[in-house]
Amino acid sequence: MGFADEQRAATARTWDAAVGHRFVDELWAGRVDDAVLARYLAQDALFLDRFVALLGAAVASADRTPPRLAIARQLGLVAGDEDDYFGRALTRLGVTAPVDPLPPTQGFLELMDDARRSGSYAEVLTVLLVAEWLYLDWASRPEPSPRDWLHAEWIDLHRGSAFRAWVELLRAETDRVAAGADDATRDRMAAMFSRAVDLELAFFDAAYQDQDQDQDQDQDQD
Ligand SMILES: Cc1ncc(C[n+]2csc(CCO)c2C)c(N)n1
Repeated sequence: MGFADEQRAATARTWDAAVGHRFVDELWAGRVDDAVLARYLAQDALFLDRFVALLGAAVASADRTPPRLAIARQLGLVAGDEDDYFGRALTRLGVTAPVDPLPPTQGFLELMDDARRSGSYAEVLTVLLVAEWLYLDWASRPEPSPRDWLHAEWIDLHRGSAFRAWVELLRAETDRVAAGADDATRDRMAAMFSRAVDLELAFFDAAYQDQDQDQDQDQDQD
């Protein structure tokens, strides 16, 4: 088993909880509440900005030309199609002003900053891999698409042969780099992998936490 599959197995409980999250069920059923989707997408817009920066770090730190070019092409796609969906979705949901990051978003921003500042291709790849692979996983259910473009397009952005090939590239690169890395680097990669999986689950949870109510009632209960 390669490094990526090992880490996927080591984090299986949290990974599966994220992939099977209520948000994913409701998205597939076309029944996610507009307020929940608005909260999620407003946070994801913050996430996406830093993700593009992280892709830039991968372009800069890749140790071979073919993956550097593949990552650069993906960077262009994310800056195009995905940004277009965000614009239309946030407009329809009435989200106009930028929001402050909730704790899981803040955690992700810090994780992406840590990986980017390390300048280590191994660490950058690991964070990219989790973010893309976990999304491919939940978006590849063999179920009919929801009817509303707001839900269907968010699924379609994370599935299909091109997206699968991109995740395969990240996985192959992660396995290759881990195989040639020293133990300390591999340990840092494993720590980043599990931190990222925890944050993916928390990110979905946060979409269901109404901040106004939380402030009155249950600050920091967990
Ligand atoms: C919290 C969170 N984690 C992962 C992704 C997935 N993702 C981030 S950018 C991108 C575009 C394709 O490269 C994809 C699929 C997300 N959107 N939000």
